[in-house]
Amino acid sequence: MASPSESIDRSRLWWAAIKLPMYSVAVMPIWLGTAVAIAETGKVHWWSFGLFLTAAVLILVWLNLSNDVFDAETGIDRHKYHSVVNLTGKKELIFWLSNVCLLLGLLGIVAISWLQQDATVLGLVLLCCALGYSYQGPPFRLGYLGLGEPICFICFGPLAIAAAYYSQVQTFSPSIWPVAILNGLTTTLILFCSHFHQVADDLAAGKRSPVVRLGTARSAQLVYGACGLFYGVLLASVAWEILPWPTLLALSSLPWAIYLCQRMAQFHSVPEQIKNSKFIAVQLHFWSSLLLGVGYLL
Ligand SMILES: C/C(=C\COP(=O)(O)OP(=O)(O)O)CCC[C@H](C)CCC[C@H](C)CCCC(C)C
Ligand SMILES: O=C(O)C1=CC(=O)c2ccccc2C1=O
Repeated sequence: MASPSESIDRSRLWWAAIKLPMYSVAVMPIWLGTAVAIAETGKVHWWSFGLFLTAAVLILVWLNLSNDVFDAETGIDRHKYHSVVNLTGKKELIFWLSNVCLLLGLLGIVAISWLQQDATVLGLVLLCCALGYSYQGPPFRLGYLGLGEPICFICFGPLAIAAAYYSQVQTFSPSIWPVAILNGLTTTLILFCSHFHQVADDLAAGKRSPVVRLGTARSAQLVYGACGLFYGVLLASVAWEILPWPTLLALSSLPWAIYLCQRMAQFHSVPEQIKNSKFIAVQLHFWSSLLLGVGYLL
């Protein structure tokens, strides 16, 4: 029988494996695309909203479970004790569980397309899933070449937000671009920050993440650049009246950006100190995207 301290350690590992806060990356594009649609039409299709939210969460479960399966195959996760595959020792089972989540998620999207009698949303989400697979699955494993960040930006920015907007109004509009760029930027920052503490394991497994390529010091400067770009795009879009002025509420996320930049600058090469930095980036993403949407609705 496991001792009390062993079971506390195990529940900590399971909590780290589930990564609950990370699921805001699935929720926010749907929230933002829907908020822009409501601001423009004054209407909301609750069925589409609910189905899309549920589907996006299921697709993210697939992405994360299958990531653990594929990373177990390359050996890159051998020190990742909170990998679901390492915790259960059941790679096959996790693989099939991940596929069931993908299937259920896609069924939700099929239901939206059926309600709309239009396959556009399904096409956009299938493209996201194909790109998500190419990030981690064989034979592509584009993340190992350092291509995860552009893929992440395209999927969680323009593609997901266009799909969410289309699921409400059944048309496209250039008005989604600022929120697509802003949400894409902060989601990509999460992925970028997740690489800092993994440099040694990534190098050993031949994964050339952007942080491996640039080195941790220059990568930490890039975090400042990305945050500067985020607030620059926000201010410029409001100044040019592309975004409504209440979206300036998103400036309230600034303390998280400052905290993230300072922590990365100070500890970029100390894995133990920055292993949770991606969750600081998650806070920045959550508050900025939530408040951008609120700003649209005010
Ligand atoms: C699984 C992801 C990152 C984990 O990467 P890594 O292997 O370095 O981390 P571990 O240390 O935890 O093993 C995220 C990858 C994101 C990917 C580039 C793009 C995914 C696109 C999604 C399918 C889009 C879903 C959109 C939805 C809202 C409809
Ligand atoms: O586990 C992770 O590091 C990430 C999981 C995930 O689903 C995600 C989604 C979008 C951007 C980054 C990330 C991760 O970093």
